[in-house]
Parts: sequence; structure tokens; C-alpha cells
Amino acid sequence: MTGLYRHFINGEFVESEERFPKYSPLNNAHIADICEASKADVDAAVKAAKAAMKGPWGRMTVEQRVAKLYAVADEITRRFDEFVAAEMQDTGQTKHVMEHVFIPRGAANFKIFADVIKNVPTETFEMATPDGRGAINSAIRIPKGVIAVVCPWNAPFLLMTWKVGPALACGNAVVVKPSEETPATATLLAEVMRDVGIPDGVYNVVHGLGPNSTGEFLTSHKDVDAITFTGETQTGAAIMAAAAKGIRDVSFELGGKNAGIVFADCDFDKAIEGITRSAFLNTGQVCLGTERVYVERPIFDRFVAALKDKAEAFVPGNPALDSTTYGPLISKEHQSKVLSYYQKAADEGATIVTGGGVPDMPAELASGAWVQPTIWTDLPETASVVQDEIFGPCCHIRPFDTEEEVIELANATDYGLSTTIWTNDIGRAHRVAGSVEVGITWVNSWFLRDLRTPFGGSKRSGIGREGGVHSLEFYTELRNVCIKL
Ligand SMILES: NC(=O)c1ccc[n+]([C@@H]2O[C@H](COP(=O)([O-])OP(=O)(O)OC[C@H]3O[C@@H](n4cnc5c(N)ncnc54)[C@H](O)[C@@H]3O)[C@@H](O)[C@H]2O)c1
Ligand SMILES: O=C/C=C/C=C(\O)C(=O)O
Repeated sequence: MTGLYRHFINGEFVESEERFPKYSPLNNAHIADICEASKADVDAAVKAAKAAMKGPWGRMTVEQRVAKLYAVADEITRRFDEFVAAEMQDTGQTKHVMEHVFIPRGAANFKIFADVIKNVPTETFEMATPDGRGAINSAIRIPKGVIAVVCPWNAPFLLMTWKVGPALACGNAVVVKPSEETPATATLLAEVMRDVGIPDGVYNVVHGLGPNSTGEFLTSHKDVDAITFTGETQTGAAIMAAAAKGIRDVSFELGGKNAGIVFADCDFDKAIEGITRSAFLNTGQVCLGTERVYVERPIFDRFVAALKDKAEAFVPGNPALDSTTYGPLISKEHQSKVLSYYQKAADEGATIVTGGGVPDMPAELASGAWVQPTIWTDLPETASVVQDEIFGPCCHIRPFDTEEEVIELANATDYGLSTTIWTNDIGRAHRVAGSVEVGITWVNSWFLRDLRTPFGGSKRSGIGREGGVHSLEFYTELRNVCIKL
């Protein structure tokens, strides 16, 4: 996948003059150039998508669309190793996480929404009328039209297909703007779309940056009917302002500062396992990840010691090796941001339980975006690393004494994406789950996904829910047809 990443517009790969470099997270080597879509390129992509809605795609039956989406999923599965390699090259994350989490979810994201759209009923109301003949109201689902899909870099293929799957299932056409850090799998998916016969213009990809670049050109384009975005809360605010012009609908999955809550009656080993994953999977670059851990006082010391052991057991290195369990951050820029928080934690008086710096790496990887898994204790809740989303492999652990106290601590944030609660008291699990202000709560688990369930954030972590029938709310419009009999 080295070389040049091109746009995919109206069924063809096209280049543009402006380019920017892609560096490997593993060693900062220059591994590719990426075309940067101009206003004219974006306009061509939006025009192609709009035209596709009036072409064969717009005329397909649901059954025909569903068959196409299954073909997309099957082709992703057939080219599985290429997707694994492409995303591994962009993110530096381990082959294991690619093979077991991110790439299979790409295929699953097409199948689930093909199944949903095939089985969803429409609503009908019969009504009486003064002439005694009555009328029937029937709501039919209409695709919204051209959907802009703006994606982040942390789980590029999973997050992009989580939007493209339902958008296409509902009969829309999409223009995807992948993150500037992760062009590979969106581009590879274009080949899949072409090869399985998705009509030209239904799936378009425009590469580029955000502000004053492709992302802004796309989200402010007047012929985009709706915008689905996953990324930082501040970017969401900028996109919302762009969407206000023309009154376009938005679906946002934004940042988080998620709390893990561990009660003393939990299954200790499972809780350690779970919090290890939620804090450090994907080098902490998971929106659902845990950066604040609250542990009931009787098991606090034991918990901190056990999590320290887990953090120190990660093996950073070449992601293609089975022995590697830990990757770099996405970029040197993100490394600087995370390291600045490591410094702030030290300045603000944290006890550094483990980490806090850069791991020793062999010469060929020494220039990569590596940081150590890091655990802090003893900070006040006002400390920067307890307040801000860092998006790195780090967490602060604090003891608590009562259920009421921990609920208050968990809720003391503007974010509200997810939480993970560890206890064997089912009543307490249910009470606490009902009180933590988030969109997604896991009890005795984390990131256990049933794709039929509503997924999204509360407070500043998002707008709307995607997943199962909930995605239909965003990707279609209901048109009520009232037939007087
Ligand atoms: N809630 C969720 O489900 C979820 C999932 C994954 C990631 N995230 C969040 O994503 C963030 C990490 O991703 P990121 O750093 O790529 O996010 P980001 O907001 O910096 O960028 C996301 C995308 O938006 C584009 N963009 C940036 N500015 C833009 C603008 N003004 N107009 C239009 N497009 C613009 C970027 O080019 C990129 O494609 C974290 O905050 C994380 O919590 C949330
Ligand atoms: O990093 C964020 C991971 C988000 C996961 C999903 O959006 C999902 O599982 O659907």
C-alpha cells in the first residue's frame, strides 16, 4: 500500500495536484503521499453521489441492495489479509487487534444493516373520516440523499463502515472523508465497491485535511443532505456550524473521558483483565476507553498493583509479530500531546505508578510514536489528566467509599460516552448503570458489542444513536402517505 493515495470519485480513482505525506507511526518513515481534495474535487464527488441517487442505485429494490451489501462483506472477507495489512500500516496497531476486532467488524457492519433494512416494518395507522370511508396512513422510508461521512484515525475501518453500511443499506450515496492519518482502508474499500458492482457514484472517497481543506469543503457543501461524523468534540462543533447552513441533519460520535467503576465484590481477575483492555487496547486510542478508574477502597492497593503488572507486561514492537501486544500512537504529533499530559501529571503532583515516558525501542523503531502505558494515583479530580480526554494509554486511579460518591465522581465531566462497572451485586450494577450519565454502559465487560443496540454518547459525547434500527432514524426520512379511501 505504499505510493500515492488517490480519491475515488464516480467509480474512478483520480489524482489531485496537492499532496501531503503519510509517516509511519512505527518509525516516522515517509511511507506514502495522499492527494488532498480541492473544492472542485469535493464538488465532483458530491455531484456523482447526487447523480447516483437518480441512477440504477436509486431504482434498486431493497432485496437487490441487500444482495450487494452481502457481496461487499464477502469481498472484504476474501481480501481480509490486505485490509489487515493496510490498516496495520496506517496505525501501527497489532495484527491481533486487526484480525480479531477491527477488520471483521468492517464486514459485519455491512451484513447487520442489510439484515435490518430487510426486516424493518413500516408503521400504518387507519383512521376514521366524517364520510365513514376512512383513510390509511402509511409511513414509508426514503433515503436522505448524499451523506458526508467524516472519520477519525483510531479505528478507521470499523468506524467508517459503521456509517457507510447503514447509509448504503438505506439507499443513500456517500462521500467519505477518511482521516488524513489513515487513508488506506477507505481506499481499498473503493476497489471492493467497484469489483462487486456497486454503481458509480454511490461510494466516493475524498482525501484531505479538516479545516480549510477537504473536510470543511465537504461538510459545507450545499448538496450534502446529512453529515455523520466521529471525532473530537470541538470538531463536532465546527461541523455543526457548517451543517446549520442549509439546515442539514448531523449524527455525532464524539470524545469521552470514561470512568471505570470497580466495586470490592467484583471478580477481581476479570475486573483487572477488563480495565487493562479498556485502558490500553489500541494504545488507549479508543473513544470508549477508560482514563478514570474508581476502585472501592478495600481492594484499591491490590488493584493498583495488579494493573501495574499488566501495564508493564505489554510487549511493544513490530505489529506483524504474534509476540507484539502493544503498538505506537498514531503520529509524532499525538505522541507530543500525550507526553505533554504525562509531564502535566508529574507537575501536578501525581504518583506515577508506572510509565510516564517513552519505552526503549530497538534502533529501527526508536523514531516512532511510542509512549509507555502509564498509571497515576493521588491526583485531585481537578487535575488536567483527570479532566481532559488524552486519548492515550493512561489512566488515573482513585479510591472511593460509597456508591453515591462514585456516581458523583463518574458524572463530574462534560463528556458522557461510556462506562464500565465491575460488581457481582446485580442490584447495585443496575442502580449505578441507571445513574451514570452516559450512552453506553457495560457491566462486567467492556466493548462487548451487539450491533443491534443503540450506540452513542450523552452530554458532549455525541448527538443521536447509531446501530440496528436506530441508524435508520438518521439515514432515512419517514414520509407519511395518507390515503383517503
Ligand atoms: N464517540 C465515538 O464513537 C468515537 C469513536 C472514535 C473516536 N472518537 C473521538 O475521535 C477523536 C480522535 O479522532 P481524530 O483526532 O481523528 O478527530 P478529529 O476531530 O481531529 O478528526 C476527525 C475527522 O474530522 C476531520 N475534520 C477536522 N476538522 C474538520 C472541520 N473543521 N470540518 C470538517 N472536517 C474536519 C478530520 O480531517 C478527520 O477526518 C477522539 O476525540 C475520540 O474520542 C469518538
Ligand atoms: O474508538 C472508538 C470505537 C468505537 C466503536 C464503535 O463505534 C462501535 O463499536 O460501533
